[in-house]
Amino acid sequence: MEDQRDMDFQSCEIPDKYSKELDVAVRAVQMACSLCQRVQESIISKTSDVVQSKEDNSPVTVADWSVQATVSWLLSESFGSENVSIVAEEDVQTLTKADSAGLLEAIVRTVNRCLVEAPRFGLKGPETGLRTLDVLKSISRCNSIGGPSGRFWVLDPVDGTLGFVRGDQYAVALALIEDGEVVLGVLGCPNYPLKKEWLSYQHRYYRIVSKLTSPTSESWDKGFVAYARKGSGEAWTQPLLKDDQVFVWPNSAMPIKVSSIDNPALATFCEPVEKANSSHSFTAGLVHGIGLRNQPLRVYSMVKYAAIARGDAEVFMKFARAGYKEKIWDHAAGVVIIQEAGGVVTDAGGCLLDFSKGIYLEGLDRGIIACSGADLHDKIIKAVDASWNSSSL
Ligand SMILES: Nc1ncnc2c1ncn2[C@@H]1O[C@H](COP(=O)(O)OS(=O)(=O)O)[C@@H](OP(=O)(O)O)[C@H]1O
Ligand SMILES: [Mg+2]
Ligand SMILES: [Mg+2]
Ligand SMILES: [Mg+2]
Repeated sequence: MEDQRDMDFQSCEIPDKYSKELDVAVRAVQMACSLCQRVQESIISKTSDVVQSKEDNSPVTVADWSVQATVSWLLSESFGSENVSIVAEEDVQTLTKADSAGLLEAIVRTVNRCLVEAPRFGLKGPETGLRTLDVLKSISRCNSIGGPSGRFWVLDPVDGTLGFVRGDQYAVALALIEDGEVVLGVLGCPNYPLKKEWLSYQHRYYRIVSKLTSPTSESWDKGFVAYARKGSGEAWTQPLLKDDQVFVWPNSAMPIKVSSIDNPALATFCEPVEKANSSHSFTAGLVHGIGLRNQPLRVYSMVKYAAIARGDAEVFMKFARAGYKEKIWDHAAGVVIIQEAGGVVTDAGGCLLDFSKGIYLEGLDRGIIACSGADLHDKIIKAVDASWNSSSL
């Protein structure tokens, strides 16, 4: 009898593992989404100059640094800074240059504007506003380099920054890795439209929606936070918290599942918008060979992972140019959410992505293939093999 109770307790314990981490991560991503929405509105209305260029010419904004500072601060506050190790995309180099005072001021303002709302999201905020030094510390504390052992968070504060500055799709991605395995993933997708057909309205999305509807109408509703815990067999989305609401877990969460379509002729395939990030010509050849008939859905950011997880598309492929090394923060959260929603994510050799080798997905074979089901996935892997040698990648 005693043994049976022990066993019941143990089997109950497994699903609850990481529940505090998930709870805090979802609330922190909810807050980050609301921060991003405010900054994106100010970019679109051009009331401020918040976009900078990084050394590789990719964009970075007040939102990227502000989300990194905010999430880092919230995680440290919730779990104790000595217990929190974070791998994240941004650093403070640009911000400490003499001509960055205005930018840094905007970031401190944005972070404090966000943290003051922490109690509404059920988290503790700072007693007084963070000072510039506190904000810089929070950003630069995200200096973990990952690896095979122990526990660390992985944060892409704004994924798809190009989409973000263009008023289009972007994501906030937070994952927890333990001993090389992604154990939970949270993906905030603030512009994900209520009607999936609108996902393909690149650039024009805001303008189209605002012309068709008033901001108070139901169809203006957009955005969610998706999340999953490894091994739970469940993935969820919950709506973004509105300005007048108080967060109550699980905030009207709904389970999500991948699509059941396994006929390539009916499947929708998504890929990055920029040709520089993934070869459109290689995938065009593949798509033809497999019999995928629908036009590719080109969407910025890890929103593509969310689209597969919630059954709005069936395939996501990314084939970066030779020599480009994929970073773990661009994939960790999305991979676990698709897997728990019932999908399959591997490299082009059929191996699981390896998150245990530091900040890069070392050893990645050619590209990334995410599918709603094993049959489609198998067909694509075979087609990649068949056409790889004749490609120029
Ligand atoms: N050359 C190259 N090749 C492949 N990937 C690259 C490359 N350069 C950047 N990146 C990373 O791509 C992230 C954006 O990926 P997306 O799928 O959103 O691409 S796209 O913007 O839709 O084209 C983007 O993430 P963010 O920087 O967070 O936006 C980068 O990490
Ligand atoms: Mg990214
Ligand atoms: Mg980013
Ligand atoms: Mg970037």
